[in-house]
Amino acid sequence: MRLHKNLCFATVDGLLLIFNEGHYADKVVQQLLKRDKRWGSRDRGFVAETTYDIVRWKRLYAEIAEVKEPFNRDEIWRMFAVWATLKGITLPDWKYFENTPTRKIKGRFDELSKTRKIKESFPDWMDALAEKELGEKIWSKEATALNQQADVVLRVNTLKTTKEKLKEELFDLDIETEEVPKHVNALKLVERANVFTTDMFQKGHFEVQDGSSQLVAEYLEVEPGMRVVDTCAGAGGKTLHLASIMENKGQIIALDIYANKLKELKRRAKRAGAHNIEPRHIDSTKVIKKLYDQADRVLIDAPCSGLGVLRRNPDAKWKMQPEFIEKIKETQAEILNSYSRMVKSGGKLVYATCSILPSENQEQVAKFLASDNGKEFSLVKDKKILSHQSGFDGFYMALLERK
Ligand SMILES: C[S@@+](CC[C@H](N)C(=O)[O-])C[C@H]1O[C@@H](n2cnc3c(N)ncnc32)[C@H](O)[C@@H]1O
Repeated sequence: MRLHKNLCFATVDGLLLIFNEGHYADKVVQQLLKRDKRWGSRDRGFVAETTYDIVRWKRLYAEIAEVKEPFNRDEIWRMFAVWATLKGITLPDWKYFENTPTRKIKGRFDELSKTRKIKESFPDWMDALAEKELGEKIWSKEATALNQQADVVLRVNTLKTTKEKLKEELFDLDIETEEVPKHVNALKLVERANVFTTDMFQKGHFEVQDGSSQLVAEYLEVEPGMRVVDTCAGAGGKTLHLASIMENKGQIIALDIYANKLKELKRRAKRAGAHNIEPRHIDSTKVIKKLYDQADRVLIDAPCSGLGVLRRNPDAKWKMQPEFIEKIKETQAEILNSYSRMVKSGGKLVYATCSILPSENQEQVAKFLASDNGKEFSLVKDKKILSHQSGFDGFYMALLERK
């Protein structure tokens, strides 16, 4: 691989914003990709992937380069040189790479790789917490998996097309996909491609949604005609899936505390041809209480640490604080306690997170089941998905039934 100056400059500019100014990596990459219209898909891929790689392995690269935060531009170039050296890329004779100690970099990599939290680049607290909750063996494998680049997975919108038809249409655009065992409506891209510009996306024939996330709506056992409440609907990833399983029949009430997310949900629902979704902004507890005992099915896709989705959101490793996880666990418990009351007698509830921590998952459910409101429920089944076992995001889902 040959390095191109303008692409490397863009990457370094982006990293300065992410590391020093606290900007979100996905937003920064989005902006960077608009920088030069002449860039082709390879150039864009280089900027995006290199930026994400250096964010992912910030700790390791910084220790090898012997630089400390806040990084100045020269120090980011040193980390860049470490990235390139470890990738086996020959460094060009630019001034930024003068005196790069290639052999020392390799030696330090071997030495530092003996310590997991440095090798896999996790903050001390996060590594210790995950090890405590998952055990050393599992966490070591999961930490490696969470540093891999995630595949692009599509969810076929069966309100508009079929998996076979979409596969063919994408193939005609040179986008090859493959089916995913046990994921009924999923197609995985064989090679990365920008699918958002395709006609099929604009017409709502598919959404980009990870394989694990696609299992959540199915877990709720919804049927056409039911009354379903999606209590933490956000921009509607799972809501749209519920609508397609329900064939647009029945009612889905989509709740969230952020009105702007529901606005985005409305836009996506229109594109997907999902007509049975009613977004309701939670602006007071009345919105919740009105729904008590009303729903056949309730989905709680709870706010969480997001430790299962670090593959696509690596800067969360550096932005998150342990206090946030403690606080979010309190919110999860409150939400479970209150929103479970929307389930009718005989109805079902799914509690899901994109976390791998038992304390946000099975332990929350166990605590709920032992509480006053929880005593009315029984656990039907649950599923713990780890990235190193599934190849998809880390997720948890539990199906409960109200007696
Ligand atoms: C995991 S995200 C939801 C993702 C969404 N279901 C999807 O599939 O695209 C959790 C959502 O919960 C919302 N949220 C946070 N606190 C909440 C609360 N107390 N009640 C309802 N929603 C809440 C957040 O705004 C966020 O959109």
